[in-house]
Amino acid sequence: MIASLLPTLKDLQLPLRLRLWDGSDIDIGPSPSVTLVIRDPQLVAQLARPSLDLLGTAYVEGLIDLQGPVDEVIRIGDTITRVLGEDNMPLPTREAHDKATDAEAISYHYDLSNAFYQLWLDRDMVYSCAYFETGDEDLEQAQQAKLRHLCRKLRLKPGERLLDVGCGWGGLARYAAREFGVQVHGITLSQQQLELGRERVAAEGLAGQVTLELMDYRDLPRDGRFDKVVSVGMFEHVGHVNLPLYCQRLFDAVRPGGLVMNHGITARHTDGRPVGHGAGEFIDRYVFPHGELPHLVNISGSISDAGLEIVDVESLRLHYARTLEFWSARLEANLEQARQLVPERALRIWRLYLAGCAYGFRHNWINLHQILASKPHADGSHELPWSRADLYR
Ligand SMILES: C[S@@+](CC[C@H](N)C(=O)[O-])C[C@H]1O[C@@H](n2cnc3c(N)ncnc32)[C@H](O)[C@@H]1O
Repeated sequence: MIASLLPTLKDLQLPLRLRLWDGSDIDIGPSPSVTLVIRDPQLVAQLARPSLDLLGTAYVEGLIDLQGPVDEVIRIGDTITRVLGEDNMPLPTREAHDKATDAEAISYHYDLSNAFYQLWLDRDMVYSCAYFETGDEDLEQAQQAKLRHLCRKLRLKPGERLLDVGCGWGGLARYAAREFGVQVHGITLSQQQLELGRERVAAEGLAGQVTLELMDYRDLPRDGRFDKVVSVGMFEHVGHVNLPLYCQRLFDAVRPGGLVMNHGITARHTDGRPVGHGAGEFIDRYVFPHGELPHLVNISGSISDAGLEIVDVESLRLHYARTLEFWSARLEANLEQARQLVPERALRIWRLYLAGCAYGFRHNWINLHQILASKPHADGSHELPWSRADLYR
Protein backbone atom coordinates (compact mmCIF):
# COMPACT_ATOMS: atom_id res chain seq x y z
CA MET A 1 0.00 0.00 0.00
CA ILE A 2 2.70 2.45 1.01
CA ALA A 3 4.56 1.63 -2.24
CA SER A 4 1.66 2.95 -4.35
CA LEU A 5 1.78 6.33 -2.53
CA LEU A 6 5.51 6.85 -2.84
CA PRO A 7 5.82 8.05 -6.46
CA THR A 8 3.33 10.90 -5.93
CA LEU A 9 4.86 11.85 -2.60
CA LYS A 10 8.39 11.78 -4.01
CA ASP A 11 7.34 14.09 -6.87
CA LEU A 12 6.56 16.73 -4.22
CA GLN A 13 10.23 16.84 -3.19
CA LEU A 14 9.30 17.56 0.42
CA PRO A 15 11.94 17.50 3.19
CA LEU A 16 10.05 14.60 4.80
CA ARG A 17 11.10 11.23 6.19
CA LEU A 18 8.56 8.49 6.84
CA ARG A 19 9.42 6.13 9.71
CA LEU A 20 7.31 3.00 9.56
CA TRP A 21 6.00 0.80 12.39
CA ASP A 22 8.85 -1.67 11.78
CA GLY A 23 11.48 1.07 12.29
CA SER A 24 12.42 1.43 8.60
CA ASP A 25 12.88 4.90 7.09
CA ILE A 26 11.81 6.21 3.69
CA ASP A 27 13.03 9.65 2.62
CA ILE A 28 10.47 11.45 0.49
CA GLY A 29 12.81 14.28 -0.53
CA PRO A 30 16.33 15.54 0.13
CA SER A 31 17.56 16.65 3.59
CA PRO A 32 14.43 15.75 5.61
CA SER A 33 13.63 18.26 8.34
CA VAL A 34 10.42 16.51 9.45
CA THR A 35 9.92 12.87 10.36
CA LEU A 36 6.44 11.38 10.27
CA VAL A 37 6.42 8.26 12.42
CA ILE A 38 3.56 5.95 11.43
CA ARG A 39 2.80 3.71 14.41
CA ASP A 40 -0.26 1.99 12.98
CA PRO A 41 -0.06 0.23 9.56
CA GLN A 42 -3.84 0.53 9.20
CA LEU A 43 -3.42 4.28 8.75
CA VAL A 44 -1.62 3.87 5.45
CA ALA A 45 -4.84 3.22 3.48
CA GLN A 46 -6.32 6.50 4.77
CA LEU A 47 -3.16 8.40 3.88
CA ALA A 48 -4.01 7.84 0.21
CA ARG A 49 -6.67 10.59 0.61
CA PRO A 50 -5.34 12.67 3.49
CA SER A 51 -6.81 15.78 5.10
CA LEU A 52 -5.35 18.07 7.75
CA ASP A 53 -8.07 16.72 10.03
CA LEU A 54 -6.97 13.12 9.45
CA LEU A 55 -3.30 13.92 10.03
CA GLY A 56 -4.01 16.16 13.03
CA THR A 57 -6.34 13.61 14.60
CA ALA A 58 -3.82 10.79 14.09
CA TYR A 59 -1.19 12.93 15.87
CA VAL A 60 -3.46 13.89 18.76
CA GLU A 61 -4.59 10.28 19.24
CA GLY A 62 -1.00 8.99 19.12
CA LEU A 63 -1.29 6.98 15.87
CA ILE A 64 1.52 9.06 14.40
CA ASP A 65 4.32 11.14 15.81
CA LEU A 66 5.73 14.25 14.20
CA GLN A 67 9.35 15.27 14.72
CA GLY A 68 10.79 18.54 13.47
CA PRO A 69 9.85 22.24 13.49
CA VAL A 70 6.08 22.55 13.88
CA ASP A 71 5.73 25.26 11.20
CA GLU A 72 7.46 22.93 8.73
CA VAL A 73 5.10 20.14 9.80
CA ILE A 74 2.14 22.36 8.92
CA ARG A 75 3.62 23.47 5.58
CA ILE A 76 4.33 19.88 4.57
CA GLY A 77 0.88 18.75 5.76
CA ASP A 78 -0.77 21.45 3.65
CA THR A 79 1.25 20.54 0.55
CA ILE A 80 0.42 16.84 0.85
CA THR A 81 -3.30 17.38 1.47
CA ARG A 82 -3.58 19.92 -1.38
CA VAL A 83 -2.14 17.39 -3.82
CA LEU A 84 -3.70 14.16 -2.51
CA GLY A 85 -6.72 15.39 -0.57
CA GLU A 86 -10.42 15.60 -1.42
CA ASP A 87 -11.36 18.80 -3.26
CA ASN A 88 -15.10 18.81 -2.68
CA MET A 89 -15.34 19.10 1.07
CA PRO A 90 -18.93 19.57 2.33
CA LEU A 91 -20.14 22.92 3.68
CA PRO A 92 -19.98 22.95 7.49
CA THR A 93 -23.30 22.70 9.30
CA ARG A 94 -24.55 25.77 11.14
CA GLU A 95 -25.27 24.62 14.64
CA ALA A 96 -27.88 25.61 17.17
CA HIS A 97 -26.21 27.26 20.17
CA ASP A 98 -27.58 27.37 23.69
CA LYS A 99 -26.16 28.65 26.94
CA ALA A 100 -25.33 25.18 28.28
CA THR A 101 -23.40 23.91 25.24
CA ASP A 102 -21.63 27.26 24.82
CA ALA A 103 -20.59 27.28 28.49
CA GLU A 104 -19.21 23.75 28.15
CA ALA A 105 -17.31 24.64 24.97
CA ILE A 106 -15.82 27.76 26.56
CA SER A 107 -14.77 25.89 29.67
CA TYR A 108 -13.09 23.17 27.56
CA HIS A 109 -10.85 25.74 25.87
CA TYR A 110 -10.30 28.55 28.37
CA ASP A 111 -10.29 26.63 31.66
CA LEU A 112 -7.41 24.43 30.44
CA SER A 113 -4.78 26.03 32.69
CA ASN A 114 -4.02 29.68 33.42
CA ALA A 115 -0.35 28.82 33.89
CA PHE A 116 -0.23 27.20 30.44
CA TYR A 117 -1.66 30.31 28.78
CA GLN A 118 0.76 32.47 30.77
CA LEU A 119 3.62 30.50 29.25
CA TRP A 120 3.09 31.85 25.74
CA LEU A 121 0.76 34.87 25.88
CA ASP A 122 2.06 38.39 26.62
CA ARG A 123 2.23 39.62 30.24
CA ASP A 124 -1.36 40.99 30.09
CA MET A 125 -2.59 37.64 28.67
CA VAL A 126 -4.32 39.24 25.71
CA TYR A 127 -5.71 36.30 23.73
CA SER A 128 -6.53 37.97 20.41
CA CYS A 129 -4.82 39.52 17.39
CA ALA A 130 -2.11 42.07 18.23
CA TYR A 131 -1.47 45.26 16.27
CA PHE A 132 1.90 45.88 14.62
CA GLU A 133 2.26 49.55 13.79
CA THR A 134 5.53 49.02 11.91
CA GLY A 135 6.01 45.24 11.89
CA ASP A 136 9.17 45.50 14.03
CA GLU A 137 7.43 45.25 17.41
CA ASP A 138 7.71 42.31 19.77
CA LEU A 139 4.57 40.65 21.13
CA GLU A 140 4.40 42.77 24.30
CA GLN A 141 4.62 46.01 22.32
CA ALA A 142 2.13 44.85 19.69
CA GLN A 143 -0.47 43.80 22.28
CA GLN A 144 -0.18 47.12 24.09
CA ALA A 145 -0.54 48.85 20.70
CA LYS A 146 -3.67 46.79 20.00
CA LEU A 147 -5.25 47.78 23.32
CA ARG A 148 -4.43 51.44 22.60
CA HIS A 149 -5.79 51.15 19.03
CA LEU A 150 -9.08 49.75 20.32
CA CYS A 151 -9.42 52.37 23.05
CA ARG A 152 -8.69 55.14 20.57
CA LYS A 153 -11.20 53.80 18.05
CA LEU A 154 -13.77 53.75 20.84
CA ARG A 155 -12.86 57.39 21.61
CA LEU A 156 -12.84 56.57 25.32
CA LYS A 157 -13.07 59.55 27.67
CA PRO A 158 -12.43 59.63 31.44
CA GLY A 159 -15.48 58.61 33.43
CA GLU A 160 -17.22 56.77 30.58
CA ARG A 161 -18.69 53.31 31.13
CA LEU A 162 -17.22 50.55 28.94
CA LEU A 163 -18.63 47.03 28.60
CA ASP A 164 -16.11 44.34 27.55
CA VAL A 165 -18.00 41.31 26.20
CA GLY A 166 -15.74 38.24 26.42
CA CYS A 167 -13.09 39.98 28.52
CA GLY A 168 -10.67 37.05 28.86
CA TRP A 169 -8.22 37.66 31.70
CA GLY A 170 -9.15 41.34 31.78
CA GLY A 171 -6.15 42.82 29.94
CA LEU A 172 -8.18 45.34 27.94
CA ALA A 173 -10.39 46.22 30.91
CA ARG A 174 -7.35 47.06 33.07
CA TYR A 175 -5.63 48.94 30.25
CA ALA A 176 -8.71 51.05 29.45
CA ALA A 177 -9.23 51.88 33.14
CA ARG A 178 -5.58 52.72 33.75
CA GLU A 179 -4.75 54.61 30.55
CA PHE A 180 -8.12 56.14 29.62
CA GLY A 181 -9.74 56.57 33.04
CA VAL A 182 -12.95 54.70 32.21
CA GLN A 183 -15.17 52.45 34.34
CA VAL A 184 -15.15 48.94 32.86
CA HIS A 185 -17.42 45.95 33.31
CA GLY A 186 -16.12 42.74 31.73
CA ILE A 187 -17.94 39.46 31.25
CA THR A 188 -16.51 36.02 30.50
CA LEU A 189 -17.82 32.45 30.58
CA SER A 190 -14.56 31.05 31.95
CA GLN A 191 -14.21 30.57 35.71
CA GLN A 192 -10.40 30.34 35.49
CA GLN A 193 -10.23 33.60 33.56
CA LEU A 194 -12.53 35.29 36.04
CA GLU A 195 -10.44 34.26 39.07
CA LEU A 196 -7.08 35.36 37.65
CA GLY A 197 -8.65 38.43 36.03
CA ARG A 198 -10.07 39.59 39.38
CA GLU A 199 -6.73 38.95 41.12
CA ARG A 200 -4.96 41.14 38.59
CA VAL A 201 -7.54 43.92 38.89
CA ALA A 202 -7.07 43.94 42.66
CA ALA A 203 -3.26 43.74 42.40
CA GLU A 204 -3.23 46.84 40.21
CA GLY A 205 -5.52 48.71 42.63
CA LEU A 206 -8.23 49.02 39.98
CA ALA A 207 -11.10 47.44 41.93
CA GLY A 208 -12.92 50.78 42.04
CA GLN A 209 -12.86 51.03 38.25
CA VAL A 210 -13.03 47.48 36.90
CA THR A 211 -15.56 44.76 37.68
CA LEU A 212 -15.51 41.30 36.10
CA GLU A 213 -18.38 38.84 36.10
CA LEU A 214 -19.19 35.32 34.90
CA MET A 215 -22.03 36.00 32.48
CA ASP A 216 -23.35 34.91 29.10
CA TYR A 217 -23.83 37.71 26.55
CA ARG A 218 -27.50 36.69 26.30
CA ASP A 219 -28.01 37.82 29.91
CA LEU A 220 -26.54 41.31 29.52
CA PRO A 221 -28.60 44.25 30.82
CA ARG A 222 -30.62 45.84 28.03
CA ASP A 223 -31.01 49.37 29.33
CA GLY A 224 -28.34 51.25 27.35
CA ARG A 225 -26.26 51.83 30.49
CA PHE A 226 -22.88 51.74 28.73
CA ASP A 227 -21.26 54.55 26.72
CA LYS A 228 -19.15 52.10 24.76
CA VAL A 229 -19.15 48.34 24.13
CA VAL A 230 -16.21 46.25 22.97
CA SER A 231 -16.09 42.57 22.03
CA VAL A 232 -12.69 41.12 21.14
CA GLY A 233 -12.18 37.57 19.88
CA MET A 234 -15.54 36.53 21.26
CA PHE A 235 -18.09 36.51 18.43
CA GLU A 236 -16.40 33.43 16.89
CA HIS A 237 -18.22 31.49 19.64
CA VAL A 238 -21.67 32.91 18.90
CA GLY A 239 -22.65 30.93 15.77
CA HIS A 240 -24.46 32.12 12.63
CA VAL A 241 -27.89 31.38 14.03
CA ASN A 242 -27.37 33.67 17.00
CA LEU A 243 -25.62 36.57 15.25
CA PRO A 244 -28.80 38.68 15.14
CA LEU A 245 -29.42 38.06 18.86
CA TYR A 246 -25.78 38.81 19.72
CA CYS A 247 -25.86 42.12 17.81
CA GLN A 248 -29.18 43.01 19.40
CA ARG A 249 -27.62 42.52 22.85
CA LEU A 250 -24.73 44.85 21.91
CA PHE A 251 -27.22 47.43 20.62
CA ASP A 252 -29.36 47.19 23.75
CA ALA A 253 -26.36 47.59 26.08
CA VAL A 254 -25.11 50.87 24.59
CA ARG A 255 -26.70 54.34 24.92
CA PRO A 256 -27.72 56.39 21.86
CA GLY A 257 -24.60 58.15 20.57
CA GLY A 258 -22.40 55.37 21.95
CA LEU A 259 -19.96 53.16 20.02
CA VAL A 260 -19.62 49.40 19.59
CA MET A 261 -16.44 47.65 18.48
CA ASN A 262 -16.56 44.05 17.24
CA HIS A 263 -13.08 42.56 16.70
CA GLY A 264 -12.94 38.97 15.50
CA ILE A 265 -12.00 36.29 13.01
CA THR A 266 -13.97 36.17 9.79
CA ALA A 267 -14.35 33.53 7.10
CA ARG A 268 -12.69 33.59 3.68
CA HIS A 269 -15.92 32.80 1.78
CA THR A 270 -19.43 34.13 2.24
CA ASP A 271 -20.93 30.61 2.10
CA GLY A 272 -18.47 29.24 4.69
CA ARG A 273 -16.92 26.86 2.10
CA PRO A 274 -14.07 24.95 3.79
CA VAL A 275 -10.51 26.14 3.33
CA GLY A 276 -7.34 24.29 4.25
CA HIS A 277 -8.42 20.71 3.53
CA GLY A 278 -9.90 19.72 6.87
CA ALA A 279 -8.29 22.35 9.13
CA GLY A 280 -11.75 23.60 10.16
CA GLU A 281 -12.91 20.11 11.20
CA PHE A 282 -9.80 19.68 13.35
CA ILE A 283 -10.34 23.05 15.04
CA ASP A 284 -14.00 22.25 15.64
CA ARG A 285 -13.30 18.83 17.17
CA TYR A 286 -10.29 19.65 19.32
CA VAL A 287 -9.78 23.37 19.73
CA PHE A 288 -12.96 25.45 19.62
CA PRO A 289 -15.98 23.12 19.78
CA HIS A 290 -19.08 24.86 18.36
CA GLY A 291 -16.96 27.73 17.04
CA GLU A 292 -18.16 29.27 13.76
CA LEU A 293 -16.57 31.89 11.54
CA PRO A 294 -19.03 34.18 9.77
CA HIS A 295 -17.89 36.19 6.77
CA LEU A 296 -17.56 39.97 7.10
CA VAL A 297 -20.85 40.37 5.21
CA ASN A 298 -22.70 38.13 7.70
CA ILE A 299 -21.59 39.96 10.82
CA SER A 300 -21.92 43.34 9.09
CA GLY A 301 -25.48 42.46 8.09
CA SER A 302 -26.44 41.52 11.63
CA ILE A 303 -24.79 44.63 13.10
CA SER A 304 -26.71 46.82 10.64
CA ASP A 305 -30.02 45.00 11.13
CA ALA A 306 -29.71 45.51 14.89
CA GLY A 307 -29.81 49.27 14.29
CA LEU A 308 -26.11 50.07 14.54
CA GLU A 309 -24.37 52.15 11.87
CA ILE A 310 -21.02 50.74 10.71
CA VAL A 311 -18.55 53.62 10.61
CA ASP A 312 -15.15 51.97 10.19
CA VAL A 313 -13.77 48.55 9.20
CA GLU A 314 -10.15 47.41 9.31
CA SER A 315 -8.64 44.08 8.25
CA LEU A 316 -5.73 42.84 10.36
CA ARG A 317 -5.17 39.41 8.75
CA LEU A 318 -1.39 39.51 8.63
CA HIS A 319 -1.28 40.99 12.12
CA TYR A 320 -2.93 37.80 13.37
CA ALA A 321 -0.49 35.62 11.42
CA ARG A 322 2.36 37.41 13.18
CA THR A 323 0.66 37.22 16.59
CA LEU A 324 0.16 33.47 16.22
CA GLU A 325 3.75 33.00 15.06
CA PHE A 326 4.86 34.67 18.30
CA TRP A 327 2.52 32.51 20.40
CA SER A 328 3.59 29.32 18.63
CA ALA A 329 7.31 30.16 18.93
CA ARG A 330 6.89 30.91 22.64
CA LEU A 331 5.11 27.61 23.24
CA GLU A 332 7.70 25.67 21.20
CA ALA A 333 10.48 27.28 23.29
CA ASN A 334 8.78 26.11 26.51
CA LEU A 335 7.58 22.59 25.68
CA GLU A 336 9.08 20.93 28.74
CA GLN A 337 7.39 23.40 31.07
CA ALA A 338 4.13 23.04 29.13
CA ARG A 339 4.26 19.26 29.70
CA GLN A 340 4.15 19.91 33.45
CA LEU A 341 0.98 21.98 33.06
CA VAL A 342 -1.29 20.15 30.60
CA PRO A 343 -1.70 16.55 29.39
CA GLU A 344 0.37 15.51 26.35
CA ARG A 345 -2.81 15.25 24.28
CA ALA A 346 -3.73 18.90 24.95
CA LEU A 347 -0.19 19.99 24.21
CA ARG A 348 -0.35 18.24 20.84
CA ILE A 349 -3.65 19.98 20.07
CA TRP A 350 -2.41 23.45 21.03
CA ARG A 351 0.88 23.03 19.12
CA LEU A 352 -0.94 22.21 15.88
CA TYR A 353 -3.61 24.85 16.47
CA LEU A 354 -1.20 27.74 17.03
CA ALA A 355 1.15 26.89 14.17
CA GLY A 356 -1.75 25.91 11.89
CA CYS A 357 -3.71 29.12 12.48
CA ALA A 358 -0.57 31.21 11.88
CA TYR A 359 -0.25 29.42 8.54
CA GLY A 360 -3.97 29.85 7.81
CA PHE A 361 -3.91 33.62 8.37
CA ARG A 362 -0.68 33.95 6.34
CA HIS A 363 -2.27 32.07 3.43
CA ASN A 364 -5.57 33.97 3.46
CA TRP A 365 -7.74 31.08 4.67
CA ILE A 366 -9.24 33.34 7.32
CA ASN A 367 -9.24 37.04 8.16
CA LEU A 368 -9.60 39.35 11.16
CA HIS A 369 -11.82 42.41 11.10
CA GLN A 370 -12.35 45.26 13.52
CA ILE A 371 -15.79 46.71 12.88
CA LEU A 372 -16.66 49.98 14.59
CA ALA A 373 -20.34 50.90 14.75
CA SER A 374 -22.27 53.79 16.22
CA LYS A 375 -25.73 53.79 17.77
CA PRO A 376 -27.10 56.98 16.23
CA HIS A 377 -29.19 59.45 18.20
CA ALA A 378 -32.89 59.65 17.28
CA ASP A 379 -32.15 62.57 14.92
CA GLY A 380 -29.46 60.54 13.09
CA SER A 381 -26.49 62.40 14.56
CA HIS A 382 -23.54 60.63 16.15
CA GLU A 383 -20.55 61.57 18.29
CA LEU A 384 -17.59 60.83 16.05
CA PRO A 385 -14.91 63.20 14.78
CA TRP A 386 -14.90 64.07 11.07
CA SER A 387 -11.86 61.94 10.28
CA ARG A 388 -9.67 59.16 11.69
CA ALA A 389 -6.79 61.60 12.28
CA ASP A 390 -7.19 61.36 16.07
CA LEU A 391 -6.36 57.65 16.00
CA TYR A 392 -2.81 58.28 14.87
CA ARG A 393 -1.78 61.34 16.93
C1 LIG B 1 -10.43 34.49 22.59
S1 LIG B 1 -11.02 34.97 24.15
C2 LIG B 1 -10.71 36.71 24.04
C3 LIG B 1 -10.52 37.33 25.37
C4 LIG B 1 -10.20 38.83 25.36
N1 LIG B 1 -11.23 39.61 24.74
C5 LIG B 1 -8.85 39.09 24.76
O1 LIG B 1 -8.78 39.71 23.70
O2 LIG B 1 -7.87 38.68 25.36
C6 LIG B 1 -12.81 34.84 24.04
C7 LIG B 1 -13.57 35.29 25.25
O3 LIG B 1 -14.98 35.25 24.96
C8 LIG B 1 -15.65 34.73 26.08
N2 LIG B 1 -16.96 34.19 25.65
C9 LIG B 1 -17.18 33.26 24.71
N3 LIG B 1 -18.51 33.01 24.60
C10 LIG B 1 -19.12 33.81 25.49
C11 LIG B 1 -20.49 34.02 25.86
N4 LIG B 1 -21.47 33.29 25.33
N5 LIG B 1 -20.76 34.96 26.79
C12 LIG B 1 -19.75 35.68 27.38
N6 LIG B 1 -18.45 35.51 27.07
C13 LIG B 1 -18.13 34.59 26.16
C14 LIG B 1 -14.70 33.69 26.64
O4 LIG B 1 -15.03 33.37 27.97
C15 LIG B 1 -13.38 34.44 26.49
O5 LIG B 1 -13.19 35.29 27.60
